[in-house]
Amino acid sequence: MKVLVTGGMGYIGSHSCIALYEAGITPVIFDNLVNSSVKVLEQLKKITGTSIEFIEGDVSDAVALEQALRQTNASAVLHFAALKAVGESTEQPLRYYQNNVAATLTLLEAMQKVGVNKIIFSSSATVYGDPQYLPFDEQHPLRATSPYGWSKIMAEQVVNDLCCAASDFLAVSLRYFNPVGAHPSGLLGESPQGTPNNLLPFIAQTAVGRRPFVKVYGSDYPTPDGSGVRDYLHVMDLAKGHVAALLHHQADKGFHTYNLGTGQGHSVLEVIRAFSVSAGKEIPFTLAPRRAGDVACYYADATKANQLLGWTAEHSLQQMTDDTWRWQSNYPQGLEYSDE
Ligand SMILES: NC(=O)c1ccc[n+]([C@@H]2O[C@H](COP(=O)([O-])OP(=O)(O)OC[C@H]3O[C@@H](n4cnc5c(N)ncnc54)[C@H](O)[C@@H]3O)[C@@H](O)[C@H]2O)c1
Ligand SMILES: O=c1ccn([C@@H]2O[C@H](COP(=O)(O)OP(=O)(O)O[C@H]3O[C@H](CO)[C@H](O)[C@H](O)[C@H]3O)[C@@H](O)[C@H]2O)c(=O)[nH]1
Repeated sequence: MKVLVTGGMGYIGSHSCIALYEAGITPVIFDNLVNSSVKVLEQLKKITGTSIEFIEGDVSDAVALEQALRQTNASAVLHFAALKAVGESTEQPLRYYQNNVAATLTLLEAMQKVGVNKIIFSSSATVYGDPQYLPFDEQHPLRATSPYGWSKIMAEQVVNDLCCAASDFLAVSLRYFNPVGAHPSGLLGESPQGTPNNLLPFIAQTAVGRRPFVKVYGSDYPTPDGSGVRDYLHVMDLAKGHVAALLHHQADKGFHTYNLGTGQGHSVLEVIRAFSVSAGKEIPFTLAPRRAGDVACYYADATKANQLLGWTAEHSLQQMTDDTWRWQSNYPQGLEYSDE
């Protein structure tokens, strides 16, 4: 089986290419490199021992997409390509809707034209907004708190509507909780451009000496230690969730949603402690005011994925921080600036 992986050079897409390859599925990457480096390909080759095919292109480009789908004879698309910075999305909403919603329409049209009728879509727990109850299950009402979040809700709706209209179309929307960690080889991980927005890359860059300290956003939340709680899951577990979704949904049609998380929450202070153990040093941090738009706590009910896909997140928080540290200490500046 061959699949087209949009955004396959990015953090989650590249790790998913490894899981696909290991499952005997051939990934072909389609990416415009807006938030990734071509060096990812060399790392993928070192890990898998094979050259993964790469097509440089933009998901907004219908012609390039149709050509890629025809040329590769893909039987499904894993659609990771998106912009993902929540804060930036509030400043540039149109860019986010264009890239995350309009480009998804272009992709779906190209798939229909070429006769590819299966998509695995990268969604996010951010679609649930402020918790009305916890843990979040897939029935929790959807309400985003940023244009990024709305772009995921809108794209899910578009895909859902297409499944209602086209009886031969299959879509699986995977709602990721907080993906962290790196490939255990230490050869591939997350290398954000500029100042990281997310907690783990910030801690990792602090541990490696690129930043003086971590700001803990909020110490007065109604959580056991006052800092925010999230459901962190290892990126390789997440990657395997895509394989499970692809293999489970073969002959059926329609729109399916799954939460991918561990079902367990960890606080910011717990994550910093686990990272200190991994790095064998104290991580300097300071308590800071709450970050605008953050909620105190959320975590997944992943029962549906456990039962229907046979998928469970297997890595502990300590494994997540160990793997992040291995990657960050091998490549302190990320791949972009490495000479290897
Ligand atoms: N990382 C997270 O915390 C998280 C959480 C929930 C959901 N997601 C979703 O998972 C997906 C992957 O996220 P990631 O963390 O790997 O992000 P990433 O930025 O590392 O990867 C996205 C990739 O898509 C590419 N891309 C973006 N727009 C494109 C376009 N128009 N055409 C072609 N390529 C394009 C980028 O160059 C990049 O390689 C995204 O859809 C994101 O919204 C991420
Ligand atoms: O420097 C930092 C960065 C983050 N945090 C805290 O760490 C926790 C996690 O924050 P992240 O920014 O890593 O992740 P979020 O939960 O805010 O959001 C992430 O996960 C969501 C899915 O659950 C969405 O996909 C979203 O796009 C993605 O950024 C929060 O309590 C946050 O306040 C800090 O204390 N200091």
